[in-house]
Amino acid sequence: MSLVYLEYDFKITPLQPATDILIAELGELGFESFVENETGLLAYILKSEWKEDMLEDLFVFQNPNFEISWTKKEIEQQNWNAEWEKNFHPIIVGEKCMVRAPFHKAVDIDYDIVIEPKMSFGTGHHETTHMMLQHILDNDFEGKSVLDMGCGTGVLAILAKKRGAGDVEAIDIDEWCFLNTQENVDRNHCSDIKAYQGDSSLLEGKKYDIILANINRNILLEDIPIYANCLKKGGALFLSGFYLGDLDAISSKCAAYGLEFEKNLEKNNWVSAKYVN
Ligand SMILES: C[S@@+](CC[C@H](N)C(=O)[O-])C[C@H]1O[C@@H](n2cnc3c(N)ncnc32)[C@H](O)[C@@H]1O
Repeated sequence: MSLVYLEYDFKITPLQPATDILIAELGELGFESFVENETGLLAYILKSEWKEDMLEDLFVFQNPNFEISWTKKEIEQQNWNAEWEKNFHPIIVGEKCMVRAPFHKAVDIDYDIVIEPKMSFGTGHHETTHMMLQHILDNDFEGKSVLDMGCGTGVLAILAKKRGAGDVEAIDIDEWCFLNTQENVDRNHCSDIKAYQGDSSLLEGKKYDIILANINRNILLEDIPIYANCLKKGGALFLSGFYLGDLDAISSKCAAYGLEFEKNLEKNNWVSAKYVN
């Protein structure tokens, strides 16, 4: 049986930062794929999982500086990869790491990561992924045990492994992402990364030197106590997927569970923060 998706065609004025905010907010509602174009954004969600009145509460529609209108149509599952291939350009992080597609030419760089995201998040183009990759470049991963929570394409786990990490585990609640991570770890010759489908309930009794979690504000606030419990003494927690305005709430929650704020990176109002115990 083929899946039926809704394709929303959003017309957006001005394009930025409204498009980025819309992508982030729709991602939280379960939209699975996005294609930016000259007039705005195409966004896709599984019809059976969607209630349209959820759009009304989005911040981006309430901001008087943005004008957004949309049309929608039903489509059968499409070749997401073809859409993505038209729109994906390689990105370089910290002059040391390139994230590219298999059809892009390799360059001489310390960390060359090849990703086919299909329906998963994590090409490095989004600010949050970019900053998490930057943290991985800036910190010592040699021999460390690492968890990539909400792994998407697995891009963070792959860079951690390439930076010398020991045992690396990657977890995503979404089956597509879990399968996509498995493909991408093989593609990058990091097959000893273990990928699982699930959520923080899989973490009972686990301990890691480093936890990476780029998810969203609400999931992070819920799961910080579990991450704190899974972090070895002297460990580090890197969080992203939230806005600057949420940094205090995230840091207070971390502090309540013995995790001290060390530093944060910022890009277009998005934040990625490091905590230590
Ligand atoms: C913003 S993406 C991050 C992907 C990738 N790690 C990156 O940095 O680009 C968040 C991912 O978290 C997953 N996710 C959402 N809620 C989750 C949960 N409760 N537990 C585990 N994964 C979750 C989503 O399926 C999605 O792939």
